[in-house]
Amino acid sequence: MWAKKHLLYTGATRQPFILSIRDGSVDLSSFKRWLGQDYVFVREFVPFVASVLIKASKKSDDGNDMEVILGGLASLNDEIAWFKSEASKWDVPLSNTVVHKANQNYRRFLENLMLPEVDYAVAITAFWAIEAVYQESFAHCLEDGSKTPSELQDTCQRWGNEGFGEYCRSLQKIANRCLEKASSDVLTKAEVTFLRVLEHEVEFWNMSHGCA
Ligand SMILES: Cc1ncc(CNC=O)c(N)n1
Repeated sequence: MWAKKHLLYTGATRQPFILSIRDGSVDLSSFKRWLGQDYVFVREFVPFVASVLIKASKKSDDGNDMEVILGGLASLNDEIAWFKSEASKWDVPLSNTVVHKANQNYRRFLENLMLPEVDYAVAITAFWAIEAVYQESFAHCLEDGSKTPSELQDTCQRWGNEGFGEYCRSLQKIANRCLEKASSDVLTKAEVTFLRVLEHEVEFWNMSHGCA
């Protein structure tokens, strides 16, 4: 299981689309496709994060969880504004976007995780994994030796910056604390959910990169 997780995690954070940004060979039409689709995704991600906040307010025994999740929601507010300005810069129309299959599947997955019967430990694990994949992927494009085009630096900074890394570590701590106390049934569900997140992230990158 660990080997599979590791393999998938590397697959999700070192996917060809990300590697093409890092080595400067990225096809700008792929980038634009990603931008339009990710805006749609993020608008669905907000209610998911709100559902995690509700679970935290009911289940969490640690006063700090709410602040961390609320901080995530606040930064999504900035992020939506950023998507709008970035899209106008790149001439990507945001209304009437045809939502790709991979995006639809991912959104359906999030909708299921919003259900009240989904355990807080499972939901927060998914939340952490979703954020961590972006953090690790884009931070990779900012490392020494990367040849990320200057016009994509801002995108990579958005998720690859140190503050976002710190936020992901806070989410990881919350998830770990919940999983330590979880029943084996919940633990299994959290593991499966984690793997599903990685699969959806890979499919999302593939959709951006390919011509599907
Ligand atoms: C497909 C996907 N996964 C994760 C993120 C990062 N979270 C919020 O922005 C994202 N924007 N898009």
